Amino acid sequence: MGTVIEVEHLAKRYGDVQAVADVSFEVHEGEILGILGPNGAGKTTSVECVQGLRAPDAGRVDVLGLDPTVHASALRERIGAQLQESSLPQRLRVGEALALFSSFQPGGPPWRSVMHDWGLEAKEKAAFGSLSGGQRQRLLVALALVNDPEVVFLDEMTTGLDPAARRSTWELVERIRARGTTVALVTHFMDEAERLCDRLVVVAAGRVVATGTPAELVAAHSDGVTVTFSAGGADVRFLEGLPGVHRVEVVDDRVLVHGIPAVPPHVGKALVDRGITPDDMDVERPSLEDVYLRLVEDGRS
Ligand SMILES: Nc1ncnc2c1ncn2[C@@H]1O[C@H](COP(=O)(O)OP(=O)(O)OP(=O)(O)O)[C@@H](O)[C@H]1O
Repeated sequence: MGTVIEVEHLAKRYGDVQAVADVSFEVHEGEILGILGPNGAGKTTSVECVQGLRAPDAGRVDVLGLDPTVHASALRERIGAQLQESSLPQRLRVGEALALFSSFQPGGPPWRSVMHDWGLEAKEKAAFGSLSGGQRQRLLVALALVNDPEVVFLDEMTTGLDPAARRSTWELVERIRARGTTVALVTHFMDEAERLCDRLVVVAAGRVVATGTPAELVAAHSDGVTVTFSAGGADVRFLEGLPGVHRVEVVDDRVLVHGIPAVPPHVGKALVDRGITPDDMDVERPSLEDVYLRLVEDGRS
């Protein structure tokens, strides 16, 4: 799989604010890369540098083999970017917006087919301001795709949407990837990152603090799992000797076995072998959110 975006040691300052201190990441062809980080971490600034909308102070950016600081207009023909809602006039009609955007960016599919693809035909004559949140998102995604881009940048696209509209927006993103378009997605939502993204880059205070698939991040940056059960007063100290067990605690007759992710089957077998068969065994695994919060906290200090 090729690399479509390479960012190396990107830095960008606005006056006294070091918005991006040292950001490096890659985006592979055909993947959905999620960029996560708290408010002010430097995500938007990084993505704007990648798109050629801002000039970095330092570092190297390569997008589809082009340097965005030199080839911004050539790049614009090959990438798509989701606009902010506030950038469209409320009275602009859906059909007008699509016709206008595709006239600026010739070479893509006919705008009516984009309108059809994204289920906006019934709204062709509707003003942007009259659309629901989900319909607006759909239009903004469609507008980002009128030039049939190879890479599309989406920024906080589900903020303020109801659960059903969020899910249908996720389906839109999956459809974009299914067409072969690479997606770079800035998000604050862990469920969105987990559900949609092949890989994640976590940014805190202008630096990348972790990169990997959601599962890799959880495995690499957590203490592992905790197996809990009631032992009815049985002596369970033998569990301390099992492979991968870090610690065994008994709290109010409830046993807590902390260890690596592969510990639960060993605990189950060892208990059964000794005739202990608790019927309330649970395994608690840290969530992506737990790991993210820890990474971001460490990244700030
Ligand atoms: N045009 C600008 N002029 C001055 N400072 C800016 C400008 N744009 C961003 N900043 C500052 O740079 C830092 C990084 O902002 P940026 O928007 O890149 O972060 P972000 O991670 O996208 O945040 P959010 O999640 O809140 O959108 C912040 O401290 C912000 O106030």
